[in-house]
Amino acid sequence: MGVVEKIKEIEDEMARTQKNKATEYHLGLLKAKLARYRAQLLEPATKSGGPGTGFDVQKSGDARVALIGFPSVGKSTLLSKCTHTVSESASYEFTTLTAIPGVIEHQGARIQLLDLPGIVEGASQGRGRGRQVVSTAKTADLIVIMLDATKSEEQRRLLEIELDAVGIRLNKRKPDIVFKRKTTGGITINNTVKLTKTDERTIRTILAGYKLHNCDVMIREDITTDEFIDVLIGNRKYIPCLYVYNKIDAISLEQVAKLAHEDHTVVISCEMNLNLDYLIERMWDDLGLVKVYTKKRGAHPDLADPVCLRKGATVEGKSSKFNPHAQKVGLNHVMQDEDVVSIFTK
Ligand SMILES: Nc1nc2c(ncn2[C@@H]2O[C@H](COP(=O)(O)OP(=O)(O)OP(=O)(O)O)[C@@H](O)[C@H]2O)c(=O)[nH]1
Ligand SMILES: [K+]
Ligand SMILES: [Mg+2]
Repeated sequence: MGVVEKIKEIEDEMARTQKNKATEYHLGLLKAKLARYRAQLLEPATKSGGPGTGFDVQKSGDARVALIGFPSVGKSTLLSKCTHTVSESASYEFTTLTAIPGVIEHQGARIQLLDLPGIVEGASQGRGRGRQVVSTAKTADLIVIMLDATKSEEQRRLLEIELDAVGIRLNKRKPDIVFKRKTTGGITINNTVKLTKTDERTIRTILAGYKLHNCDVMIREDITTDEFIDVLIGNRKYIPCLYVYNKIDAISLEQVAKLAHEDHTVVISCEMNLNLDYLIERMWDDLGLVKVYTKKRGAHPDLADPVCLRKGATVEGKSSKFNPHAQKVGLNHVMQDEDVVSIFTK
């Protein structure tokens, strides 16, 4: 039996199994198995690539944004509107057959926007070009899930399932679990908070499923079984995501208002040029970019030419936050937006 069939079998069994206290650890075991098979499916057998690798487009600029969506939601139209690159758009599905990079210039930052082929349900299992598309999504600093505002709400969940299946976790941070392998001593599990969504028995079952008999586990938040498996497997990607509903020109104002109120969501119309500047602002925010001006000693900073950094970047310099009297800070100073820095060497 191939891996795909095995996965199907486990998924069927999980669907048949009622969720309750008695079946909890059996389901945990099935989940762990499922994750293992999916990993097998996704990591190409040969190092030289195969369907598990993304498109061969060089990363460029300060950050990469990948456009993920079903066919004909308007991904290419968006690229053509926001960048100087033209990507063919048409009313038939699968117009775009490869990755097309464009550059958004905003506040001194160069953001690479990647137009990608549309994906269909089952993309992560290797249907069509889907595997390549979802693998490329893994390389992004921000994923834009583009949706057609005129279509059903279901599309959003289906896309999330495809990305989840390749190990992408959207708008989540890595669960606070410390996991240490040992050679002897058995398994020690400690938690600093009460666990309400999983329990020690389930965790032990999963560890046994991975043939891990000696390790220390420290759990510092109220995790689910899935989150535990994620940390155990270790190659998950935690990527911010913006849900972008396009074609709002074709729905009622009431519907627009409803969509616009959802979390991590922006509503736009590429055709009518509605809200595109706001979308770019939101991308900038979610990428956590900050712009920093550099200046030579005794000179004014060049405000036309900021340097872009990711939030959390540190450098020795002066922070505008401490104005009016600029201050000398250490190398570990976390850069704030609009900081002005000069580097002093001894
Ligand atoms: N009504 C409306 N139509 C739009 C809008 N944006 C794009 N379209 C239309 O939607 C169709 C598909 O646009 P594309 O840009 O080719 O969509 P895509 O997502 O790149 O499609 P694939 O590459 O095939 O996956 C085209 O006929 C566009 O003119 C919009 O804001 N409103
Ligand atoms: K299209
Ligand atoms: Mg396209």
